[in-house]
Amino acid sequence: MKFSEFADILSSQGLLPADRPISGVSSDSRTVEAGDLFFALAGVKADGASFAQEAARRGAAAIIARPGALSSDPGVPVIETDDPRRALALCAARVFPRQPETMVAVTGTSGKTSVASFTRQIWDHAGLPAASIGTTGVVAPGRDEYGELTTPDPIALHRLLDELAGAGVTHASMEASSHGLDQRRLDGVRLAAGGFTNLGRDHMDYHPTIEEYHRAKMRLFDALLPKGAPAVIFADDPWSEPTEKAAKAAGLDVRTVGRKGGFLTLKRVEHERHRQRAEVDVDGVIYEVDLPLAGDFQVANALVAAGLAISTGTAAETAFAALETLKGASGRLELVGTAGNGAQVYVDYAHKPDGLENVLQSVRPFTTGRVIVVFGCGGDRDTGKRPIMGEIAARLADVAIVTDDNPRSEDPAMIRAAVMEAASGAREIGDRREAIRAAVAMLEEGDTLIVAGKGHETGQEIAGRKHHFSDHEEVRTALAERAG
Ligand SMILES: CC(=O)N[C@H]1[C@@H](OP(=O)(O)OP(=O)(O)OC[C@H]2O[C@@H](n3ccc(=O)[nH]c3=O)[C@H](O)[C@@H]2O)O[C@H](CO)[C@@H](O)[C@@H]1O[C@H](C)C(=O)N[C@@H](C)C(=O)N[C@H](CCC(=O)O)C(=O)O
Repeated sequence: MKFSEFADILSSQGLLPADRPISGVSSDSRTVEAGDLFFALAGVKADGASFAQEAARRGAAAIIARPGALSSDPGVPVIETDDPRRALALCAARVFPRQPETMVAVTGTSGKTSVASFTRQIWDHAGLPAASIGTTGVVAPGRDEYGELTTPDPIALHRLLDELAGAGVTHASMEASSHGLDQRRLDGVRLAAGGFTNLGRDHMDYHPTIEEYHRAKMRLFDALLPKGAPAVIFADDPWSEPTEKAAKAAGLDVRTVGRKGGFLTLKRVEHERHRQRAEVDVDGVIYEVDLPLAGDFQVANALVAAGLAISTGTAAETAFAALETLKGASGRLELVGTAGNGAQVYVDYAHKPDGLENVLQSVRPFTTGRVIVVFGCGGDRDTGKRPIMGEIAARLADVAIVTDDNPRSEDPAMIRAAVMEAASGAREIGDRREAIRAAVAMLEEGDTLIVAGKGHETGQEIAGRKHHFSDHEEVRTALAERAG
């Protein structure tokens, strides 16, 4: 006997409110509307179960909660499940049922935003109505909007996918953050393929160990992709082996890309300052690709994007032709200006050890003068990465200026002190605007300045309040002041 049989008997006799109309889903008691299903989620700051009464008062039709989570009877039916977050995402997919026909998601510590953007650009080039969803927001035909999260909350995500499909978008690429995967935000999304870029230290405030961080990322492969779906994995990363293993164990069609890649094999690459020339072997056919992007790491991102597009039906020829027209995602080693003496200033989103290391290493061969970096670390996030980033900047830059990133609720001076501890010889200028000004003012011929950490962002969060702040604007103003 199964529970569903009894549920059928009871609902057919009106003893179970199975025919009760449901108007929507909600996980926030403050915005519950009459007829909503309320999902009581155990969070980092609060437990949604303690808001069940409030949700019921606002008209919730039923509460979905972990077994035993509610301390009192909310007066409406309660459904218990071990995983209310997954239940929320799957029910959101029912409320917002339309999705683009072909969707891919990419995970990894760095490169997700570029891969999602490049995949969309390849589809654009192939004449397909395509969207990308991630850290820099939503980009689709006639739409370019900023978003708060890398992987949106499940209700927002399913509403968005439904809108995009309704507007005729057939292809979508999205970023799968480890938070998003762990919190089931992507559950219910019908993915055709998944990608993996690399793994490095990040979010150690959320994931207890790097192995658990990797495990969270692997949910993309073993919980979200259907068996047999392509898993496009960058093969030259130290974490590619366990990733391939996880993808194989999940029954996926593993397609590796890179020097060690068997699907797209990188035969040769020549790095130039603002372009990368690569030779890629696909089943014995050699494609010459002239990638118009700064940063040697973009070759890996471009290969993962091409792998995803080819694996979901785009011809290799079209994909490689599209790579030659790529535009870098906003704030990814983006050349923002040049001083009168030719010194170049880039803005980059690098806010974690691997990212900072990659960006500093990739400009070194093309810098005849000094590499100068302005950077900081965010508050209320992984504190362990602060000295690590300090050490990287001191080792790889000739001049390191430690400044504020988004201190959030933390004391900015304490964050800087933790970075400075390992950044021997670095200068400390707390005010980010002043730090950028000082760096631009010291530029000599042949220097390269990297303003790292905020990339595309247009706000700085200090003492819990967001102020307008743009590294792009500050760099341009400082260059103009210097020129004037
Ligand atoms: C730390 C974290 O990941 N928090 C996420 C988490 O929130 P939470 O469940 O912990 O929220 P909570 O405040 O503890 O509340 C628990 C529950 O009680 C509910 N509640 C709360 C108060 C109330 O009066 N009534 C009520 O019902 C809340 O709506 C929530 O459902 O689940 C929420 C729903 O999915 C997310 O919006 C929220 O992301 C916050 C905003 C966030 O800043 N997350 C960042 C860290 C994040 O996810 N970043 C990743 C990766 C970025 C990167 O790679 O660098 C991203 O994908 O963006």
